[in-house]
Amino acid sequence: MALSPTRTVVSSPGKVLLCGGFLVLDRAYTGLTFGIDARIHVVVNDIPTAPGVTLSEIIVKSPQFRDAVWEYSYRQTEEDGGIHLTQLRAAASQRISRNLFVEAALGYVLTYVSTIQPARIQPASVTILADNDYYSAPSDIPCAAGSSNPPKFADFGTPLNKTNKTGLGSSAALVTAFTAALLVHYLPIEEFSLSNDQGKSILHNLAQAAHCAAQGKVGSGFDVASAVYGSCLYRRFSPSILQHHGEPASPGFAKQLKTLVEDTDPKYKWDTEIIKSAVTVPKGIRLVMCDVDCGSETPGMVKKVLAWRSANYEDAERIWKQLQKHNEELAAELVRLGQDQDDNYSALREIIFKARALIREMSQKSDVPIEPPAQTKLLDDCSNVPGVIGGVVPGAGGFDAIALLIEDRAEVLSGLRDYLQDRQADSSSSGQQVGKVNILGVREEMEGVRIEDVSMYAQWT
Ligand SMILES: Nc1ncnc2c1ncn2[C@@H]1O[C@H](COP(=O)(O)OP(=O)(O)O)[C@@H](O)[C@H]1O
Ligand SMILES: C[C@@](O)(CCOP(=O)(O)OP(=O)(O)O)CC(=O)O
Repeated sequence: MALSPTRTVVSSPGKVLLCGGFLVLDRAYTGLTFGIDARIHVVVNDIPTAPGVTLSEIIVKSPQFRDAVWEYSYRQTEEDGGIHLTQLRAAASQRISRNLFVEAALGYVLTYVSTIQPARIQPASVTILADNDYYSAPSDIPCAAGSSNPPKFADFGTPLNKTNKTGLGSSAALVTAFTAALLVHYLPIEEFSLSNDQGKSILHNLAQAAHCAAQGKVGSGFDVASAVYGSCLYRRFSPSILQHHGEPASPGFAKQLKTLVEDTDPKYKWDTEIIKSAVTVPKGIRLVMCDVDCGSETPGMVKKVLAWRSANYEDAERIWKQLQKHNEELAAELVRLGQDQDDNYSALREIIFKARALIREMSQKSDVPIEPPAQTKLLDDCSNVPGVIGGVVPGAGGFDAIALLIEDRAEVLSGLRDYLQDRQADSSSSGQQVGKVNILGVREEMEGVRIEDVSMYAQWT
């Protein structure tokens, strides 16, 4: 008899790093990261087995995409290596397609659970459901029956790797929700709960480790932090923390992972700082994300910016320090506006302007298109739409997206939409680099990971 509930659903938000791109890679600086209301939901169901039948299988599906089923058998390894996964073929004729993020999250979370209660790992079926805004929808996406809108979880009709992402942090939200859902599903509430700080910290550490292993590099981790804690001021953990454990299934991995996740190694203590009270979007303002129809490669940009920084330490330090000051001012002004219930946004506008000038200096000096001229024009023009306070290139910048702060009124959004529609005609005739710009249906959200009502997901699993 399974002791855990038979079905668990957990969701995590996507992210937008409003300010602190590149700076946040260094612990001396911070990033202002917003959770957004596009979430990735993970549903876990027990797979019932007949008495006497032993099955050690986990099936993971992402039904919005073609060929998105990953089946694994699991077994406890010797020499404390934790849980070893073997990916299975759904049919003998099928090729195995790996999903590195699912694989890492599953291997790490099952190993952690096995250090607490190995017997509780029972066969399960896991369904991943992503809010539609994570991916650019094809124009012919089928509508929900009897409605003119696409369903809550659209069928994209293509394999995952052929679908364009909108840059909201799908892998971090996925790894976090996936890890949380399995922790909640397998562990008794006395051992793990998302409603206390200790549970959130275990989830954060485990999800950072799995995400970093899947990515094959240590980023700042702001995306995983947002997926766990929602909007916050973020100071990264020391990278060395994630560089001292072995590979999954290697001897001693289970103990190393438990020590890492529970933060019991005095030599490598987690030093992440999450300050939720430093971040707010006051009533009367909202965040708008616009997807720009061309992309940039974050890892290449990071390498080049950091190389310029090490070669030009003094100049870079001046820009980094000044930008950090403006970023702190921006966070403080948002908090002040909320506290004073003030609707005079001129100081906020000014701070955004000053921060952008430094981002352009960083961009020009490092020769990396963080805020390239075409994005400068787009941001300037959007900032002139009545009710738009200002905007930035979020995260690493480039041609991926812009993030705007606007007055939260329907006419401001429709004015912006009209401007962007007209501008599309302009841009194609004048041959500018920035193509079609779409307003995404997302806004900021303060809350991070959360348990969802299972009854809402019946039709999707
Ligand atoms: N809906 C989904 N179902 C399964 N895996 C997903 C889903 N969305 C994202 N992923 C995983 O995340 C990867 C994309 O991660 P990445 O390229 O880092 O994009 P992002 O910037 O959105 O995190 C995919 O290759 C896949 O492994
Ligand atoms: C440069 C960065 O500081 C911010 C990058 O933020 P993005 O939101 O651009 O990230 P991707 O989703 O990976 O494209 C790198 C980091 O902090 O890891």
